[in-house]
Amino acid sequence: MAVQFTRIAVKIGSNVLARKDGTLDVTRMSALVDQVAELRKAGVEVILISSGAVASGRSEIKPSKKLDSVEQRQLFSAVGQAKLINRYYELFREHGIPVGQVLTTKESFGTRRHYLNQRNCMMVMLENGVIPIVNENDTISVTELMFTDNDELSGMIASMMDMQALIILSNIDGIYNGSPSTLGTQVIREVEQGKDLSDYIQTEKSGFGRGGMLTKTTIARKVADEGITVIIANGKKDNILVDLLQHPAGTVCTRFIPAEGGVSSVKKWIAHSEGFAKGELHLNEQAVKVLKGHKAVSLLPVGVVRIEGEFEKDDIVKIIDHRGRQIGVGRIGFDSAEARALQGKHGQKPMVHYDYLYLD
Ligand SMILES: Nc1ncnc2c1ncn2[C@@H]1O[C@H](COP(=O)(O)OP(=O)(O)O)[C@@H](O)[C@H]1O
Ligand SMILES: N[C@@H](CCC(=O)OP(=O)(O)O)C(=O)O
Repeated sequence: MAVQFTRIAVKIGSNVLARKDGTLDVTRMSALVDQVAELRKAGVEVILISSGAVASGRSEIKPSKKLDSVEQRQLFSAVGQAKLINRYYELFREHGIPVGQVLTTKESFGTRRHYLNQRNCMMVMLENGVIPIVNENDTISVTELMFTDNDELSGMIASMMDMQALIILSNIDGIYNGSPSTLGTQVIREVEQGKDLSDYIQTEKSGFGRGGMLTKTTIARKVADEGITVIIANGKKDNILVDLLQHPAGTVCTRFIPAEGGVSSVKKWIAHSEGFAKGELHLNEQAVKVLKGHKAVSLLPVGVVRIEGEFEKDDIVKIIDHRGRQIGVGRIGFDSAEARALQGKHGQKPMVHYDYLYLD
């Protein structure tokens, strides 16, 4: 079988795996596992990011008293994740393919060391023929440091693992150019770089999903900007994964065209680290102009007019333009006291070196 990609991350949304009544759709799961097995035989390396813990736990347990939303999520995911991974394990075993569970939190992407630990873990799994099945650790990720949803997690994984493509499977054929339920709207087949889709996206979500189409679009754009093809397709359709790789032109989906030329590993980490920023560097107009120009340049202290927050050397900071808009993120070369002492000065070492600067 000739396939378009040989390293892919596949995100399976809650709605693909849950039936209308909230129970786990084992037939669908089994069909997806068969397809992954077929791709593996054709030499494709696969990482799965699978939602469905909360949805599959919900139908399993009837709480003895009324629970708040956090408690519900903790209880259902604790039970549901066990059920989910057990199913995957059994289904993949029929194909002789070992799988491993990776549960993570947003915080685990916060420091470079943790990031590399996770990366190494999944590398060694792949090298040994084990398919990583990733999900957020919903039992402990309950505060503001949660992923927006598993779309965000899948983007971080695809980026971290240098995948060629990220396939986001939902219960819809792709992004429609209007409300999907309105007659006459169609799937947008290709999204070029820089194309704004916000007018098309409705805030509605499907029954069990968390983030909706808006997070899918934001994440897809960011990941495609790093050189990775992103595809949004319908996981409920028979043979969808194999068709996407084998017959890309004839299979309905939304495809985000990737930027040319790769982005370094450390820049990819920085690009997805905005949530961990400890401070802000406010720039003057000239510095913004230079950074946005065609040449690769570092951010020098002379262009910084104000510094917010307390941070250590090597922490992540947001880069803010002269109009107060965020234009990127970077890893700072000084702690906040040193940085404040240097701001506005000529002839100093970069505040953010080009290698550690990611502009939107
Ligand atoms: N323009 C659009 N095109 C397609 N789907 C849209 C659009 N606007 C909103 N949606 C909604 O987004 C849903 C998919 O997102 P989500 O519920 O998060 O699914 P998942 O559980 O697969 O992550 C669709 O079922 C649809 O209701
Ligand atoms: N970690 C959660 C996933 C929630 C989530 O983001 O769902 P989805 O919007 O379907 O990707 C679970 O397994 O239930």
